[in-house]
Amino acid sequence: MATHLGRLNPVLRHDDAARAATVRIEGLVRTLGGRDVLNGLQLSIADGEFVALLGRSGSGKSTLLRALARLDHDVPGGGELIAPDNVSVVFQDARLLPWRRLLDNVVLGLDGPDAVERGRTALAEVGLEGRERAWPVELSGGEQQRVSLARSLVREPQLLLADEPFGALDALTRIRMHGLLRRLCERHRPAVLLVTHDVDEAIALADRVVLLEEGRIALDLPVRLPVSRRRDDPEAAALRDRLLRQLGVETTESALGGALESALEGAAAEQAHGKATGVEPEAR
Ligand SMILES: Nc1ncnc2c1ncn2[C@@H]1O[C@H](COP(=O)(O)OP(=O)(O)OP(=O)(O)O)[C@@H](O)[C@H]1O
Repeated sequence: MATHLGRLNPVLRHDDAARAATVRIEGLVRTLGGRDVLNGLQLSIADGEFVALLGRSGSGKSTLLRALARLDHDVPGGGELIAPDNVSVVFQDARLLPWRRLLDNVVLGLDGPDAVERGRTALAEVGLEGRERAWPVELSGGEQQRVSLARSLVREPQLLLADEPFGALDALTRIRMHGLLRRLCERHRPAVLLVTHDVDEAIALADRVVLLEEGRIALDLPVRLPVSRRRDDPEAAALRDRLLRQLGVETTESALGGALESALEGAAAEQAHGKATGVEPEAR
């Protein structure tokens, strides 16, 4: 396990205690536009744990992700951040290279004689078997995000960072992607930090939901729901209410309840489909 802090954030340390935790952050500060966007933030993510990160717009979610992805060397700050070297990032847009075929996009930069085979397997895992030679432009937005997931997971990252990866997709595609992501994570077991604005998405996918407020973690709640999550689980409803209250969202329960039901049903259906057939669903 390696350590990391940006050039202007000089506290670097190897630590045996980091073995049980993929990520350990203590007192993290990042200053942007004259403001401490991250202000003494503490957060740990255990090996294989799936954490969803919520927070109002501008609360610093992307800033935290950039710190973990080592994309913030020019941002002043301080504190301690321990994270693995092997990190993959999935963004809202798939960021595929348009002049490379799908398989070439997935294996780009991958070493080893089995790289191509691993790329093929990864594409099959996301439901794109047989599309290896297609061009990105031939794919829908959801399919492009499947390639983006394949490109990330083929590297077997210890930490997967996802910044609103489904934010640009339509509701149905998003629900299908929830099931796919959950299943891929169960298989590959990276630690995951998923940034989302969607409380229902967080509850449908995560083992733990944390909420960022004024540069620190204001809420840190476990999701005590079975893998196959049920829409009528009182724990899900209680968790949603708690998170929405913290976010200051005034809305009727029925309006959000419908979205949560869809998200949970979608994830469960994808899971059942994967288990029943033993293969990933076809690309949609
Ligand atoms: N390069 C920059 N210069 C100045 N301020 C910045 C810069 N980048 C981000 N900020 C500010 O830092 C704060 C946190 O931004 P960040 O993108 O991390 O928020 P976020 O929680 O991800 O927001 P959103 O949910 O809207 O994506 C915002 O107030 C933003 O305006």
